[in-house]
Amino acid sequence: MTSIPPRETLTFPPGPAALITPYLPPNNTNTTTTTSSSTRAYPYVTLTYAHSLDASISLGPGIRTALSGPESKAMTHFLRAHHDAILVGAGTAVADDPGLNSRLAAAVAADADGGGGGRVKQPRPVVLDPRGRWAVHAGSKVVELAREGSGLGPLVLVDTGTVMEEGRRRVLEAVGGRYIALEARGERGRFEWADVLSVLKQEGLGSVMIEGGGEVINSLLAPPGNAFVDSVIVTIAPTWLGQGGVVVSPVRSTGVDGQPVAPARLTDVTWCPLGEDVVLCGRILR
Ligand SMILES: NC(=O)c1ccc[n+]([C@@H]2O[C@H](COP(=O)([O-])OP(=O)(O)OC[C@H]3O[C@@H](n4cnc5c(N)ncnc54)[C@H](O)[C@@H]3O)[C@@H](O)[C@H]2O)c1
Ligand SMILES: Nc1nc(=O)c(N)c(NC[C@H](O)[C@H](O)[C@H](O)COP(=O)(O)O)[nH]1
Repeated sequence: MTSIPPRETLTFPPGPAALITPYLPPNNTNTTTTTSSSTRAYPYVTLTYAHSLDASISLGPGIRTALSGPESKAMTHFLRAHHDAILVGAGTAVADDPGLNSRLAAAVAADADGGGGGRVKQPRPVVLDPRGRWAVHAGSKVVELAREGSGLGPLVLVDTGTVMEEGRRRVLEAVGGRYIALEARGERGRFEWADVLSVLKQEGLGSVMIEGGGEVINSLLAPPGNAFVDSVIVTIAPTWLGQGGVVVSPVRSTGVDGQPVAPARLTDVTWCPLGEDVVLCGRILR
């Protein structure tokens, strides 16, 4: 029998955790003892990502780029452990081969004891992949982690008209994930956010942490997507990535007077230095 090497575990100190906690889903919907989010029409949505001083989240489309330092990386895993689901677009799944689990020590401990006792559990990975671009296979990191019990099998949302290969379907189902067909009735063959969030709600997921990438983030920072966002947590890394990066810059709309309207502004803001990074938490001003 092959033994699985121990994975890195992370800890997030109580001081910064106390600053971030007000922006988490109410009563931490991802514990085994609460049902607080059951009356909401949609899951609680936390939009979170890391960007450079020139607002890039990666050096270019398809290039995995580490921006977070160790302290803010631990914060990301703290966030993951406090949400029911973690969502990325197909571009991120293809570029990063992400694990989409929490390596927070408490989440790892919960895996080991079956997640009992009201402690945090692993988030359910969700990938938006209307055209079936993500060639998930047995060696995909998220699948490996689910197989070894360090994460959950992903739900992959595909357009109703997309026929998925049987091999990929089996890979997902073997680890408790699956394809979910959803009509991509938005512009350019995209899902409407209301539809995506309704599916997650039907799956019993009361909160979702949305990590990216560029297209997903930009569509959630401008109307109509921003109406679904409950909190925003941005890690700002002290570096510039230069021209050609994947930039966070949502589209502007035009007001009735023909003048440009800024897409969004944060309110109820907290700044939290973490190592060499700074983390900005806020809520979209309505
Ligand atoms: N720094 C960070 O925090 C961070 C986080 C995530 C990704 N990234 C980086 O971002 C880059 C990828 O960004 P991107 O913009 O190419 O990819 P993305 O992850 O936003 O994926 C875009 C794809 O996702 C799907 N998609 C997105 N919104 C959808 C919707 N509403 N309905 C249906 N499908 C939808 C489509 O297939 C689309 O082509 C990579 O380089 C990755 O490393 C960085
Ligand atoms: N917070 C954050 N800091 C970064 O520097 C960075 N590159 C990402 N990127 C988010 C994106 O969702 C990645 O795909 C996952 O971070 C992959 O990492 P995992 O294998 O899941 O740990 N996120």
